[in-house]
Amino acid sequence: MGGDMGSLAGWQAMRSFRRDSKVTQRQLPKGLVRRILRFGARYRRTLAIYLALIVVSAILSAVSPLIFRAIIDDGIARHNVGLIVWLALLAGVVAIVSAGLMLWQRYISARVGEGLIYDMRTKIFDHFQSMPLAFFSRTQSGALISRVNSDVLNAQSAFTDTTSSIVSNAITVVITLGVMVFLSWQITLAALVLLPLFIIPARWVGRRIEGITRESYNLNAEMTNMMTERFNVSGALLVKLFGDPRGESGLFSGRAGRVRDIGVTQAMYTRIFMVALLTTASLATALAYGWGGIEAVHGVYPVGTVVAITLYLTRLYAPLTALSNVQVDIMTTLVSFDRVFEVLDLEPTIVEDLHARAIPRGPATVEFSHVSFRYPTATEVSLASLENVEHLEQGTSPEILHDISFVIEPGAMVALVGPSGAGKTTLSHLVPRLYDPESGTVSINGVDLRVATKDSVRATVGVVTQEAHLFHDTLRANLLYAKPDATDEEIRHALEAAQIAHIPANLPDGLDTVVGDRGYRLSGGEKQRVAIARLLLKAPDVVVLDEATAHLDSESEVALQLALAHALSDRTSLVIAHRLSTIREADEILVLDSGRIVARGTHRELLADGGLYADLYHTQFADQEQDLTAP
Ligand SMILES: Nc1ncnc2c1ncn2[C@@H]1O[C@H](COP(=O)(O)OP(=O)(O)OP(=O)(O)O)[C@@H](O)[C@H]1O
Repeated sequence: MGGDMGSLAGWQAMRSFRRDSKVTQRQLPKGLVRRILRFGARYRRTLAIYLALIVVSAILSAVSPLIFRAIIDDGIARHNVGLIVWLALLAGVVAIVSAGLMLWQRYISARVGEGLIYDMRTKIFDHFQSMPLAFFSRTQSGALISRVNSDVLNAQSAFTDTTSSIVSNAITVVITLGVMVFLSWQITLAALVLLPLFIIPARWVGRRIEGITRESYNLNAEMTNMMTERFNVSGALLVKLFGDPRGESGLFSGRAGRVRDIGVTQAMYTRIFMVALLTTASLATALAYGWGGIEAVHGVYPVGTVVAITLYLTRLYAPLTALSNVQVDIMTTLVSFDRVFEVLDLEPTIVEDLHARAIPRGPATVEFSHVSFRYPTATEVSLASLENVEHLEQGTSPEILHDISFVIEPGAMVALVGPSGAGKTTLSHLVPRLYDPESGTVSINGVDLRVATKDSVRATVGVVTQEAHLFHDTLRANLLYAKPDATDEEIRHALEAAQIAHIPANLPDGLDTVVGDRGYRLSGGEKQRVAIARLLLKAPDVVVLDEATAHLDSESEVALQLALAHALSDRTSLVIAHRLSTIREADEILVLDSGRIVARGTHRELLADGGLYADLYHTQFADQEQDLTAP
């Protein structure tokens, strides 16, 4: 039992020595500790029980050597068989109670630990969901996922492990040293002299282990990156077309080989550490037996006392070693929590106003009034640690839209045209409030989007993007994403209107076929029509459409146009137009150039005016003229 506790503490010490000691140089925000305590406040009672259990276990494990001492000195030496039996039974009971306490302790620590993980995960997930689109376009998704996964785990394990190991080690050391000094302060002192002999080399080995552990993390991360980049369709294609298989293989085997070598070195260092720990404890035991034995022969100490001291010695070294590195443990915990808190502290820039009101449903007027816009800077929406950079780029971002004003009357269609980079997509993103304007207002039915409820914006505005994204899920689930309570009848109607009523019949499991990137591949045109069906189910009053640029065959083209006609009919719409048929039908065309509206009017008016629109018409749209006039 004592040996088990000793080796457990030995492993804890080992793990602690592997941690990055550089954390101790980190500057941490004020009040972090108080915040962690507040975060864990829900578990205050459970934690109190947990700490009490640790104390009781430590005391119990300190009792058994005293019992053995009594067996030897009072039982064996005085031939008192009855006492021996009683004390042996007592030692057995102590062992069983300790075992029970250990299980109970683990149960509680697991409950607190898993509870903390749950709290932090759900908090971060919800928080990320409330972040604006700008946040996702800046940060790496891998970095976000690792915040939800590994940082949370690190924070939790550092929290429960560190608290329990500090408390139990400190108590063990205090009790053990106390009893040892009481038994013989001379032998205790002599045994402690050996401690620095171990701690100093242990620190040296610890630093080595820390270094190679970090290197192996980096190498593993590089290997993972290399694989994720190559083991997908586009990466694999690039390698097949341009890559040199021998070079690729060499690169990979180089890294894997270094990981292998590091693994061997790491194993040896770890073993050296543990062996040194055990050897020092054994040497101290030998010393205690040697000196204590002589003293016992001379009658200075009873034999039992000498035995008890040596038993205590074995359980002293590992906790002392662990405590010698406690500063790194505490800092690791604080830093992990800091990483969790720093993402929770990111302010969502698009929030619902306290007095937000719903946009009235029904035929909608969309109005842009003197809207200027610039994309948020990195410092406004993101964190350096989420973008894998040391410092976020400073400075302001350029203004992309300048003084944009226009009105779309209920049921009307406004088309946006303009050269690439003019700001069409940016402008269209302001309608569903993916961003807020820098100045001016965007309003629907007279409600400024800044004071509209988020739910009503989501319900009022429907968007069909160029690249329709489908989740890796069934066709039905993808459609229901827009309206979870839609009936089969409604789904059928939507599919019909979107001109894809035939698709489920051609799929192996009908509506329940998994589609999306890894599922059944729909063609680009079909995908966009699924997106239109999704939009039709949602039945928004305002539609924002980014027309596909891809040229479809004439049959799909007709189907798409029919689907769009359904989607747009009687709805107010803003369309980034790439098709001649669309701009011809538009009630008004806005010509955008470098973020300004440079001309507006109908197709005929604008064409007659000449200028940028006429140029665009000749470069982008004129060649579609034959398609349209063709029978
Ligand atoms: N997330 C972003 N952060 C910062 N700048 C951006 C972002 N997205 C676009 N921009 C910039 O805004 C400007 C307008 O881009 P936008 O995509 O709106 O143009 P566009 O007219 O839709 O072009 P295209 O027809 O090529 O899609 C460009 O200069 C672009 O670099």
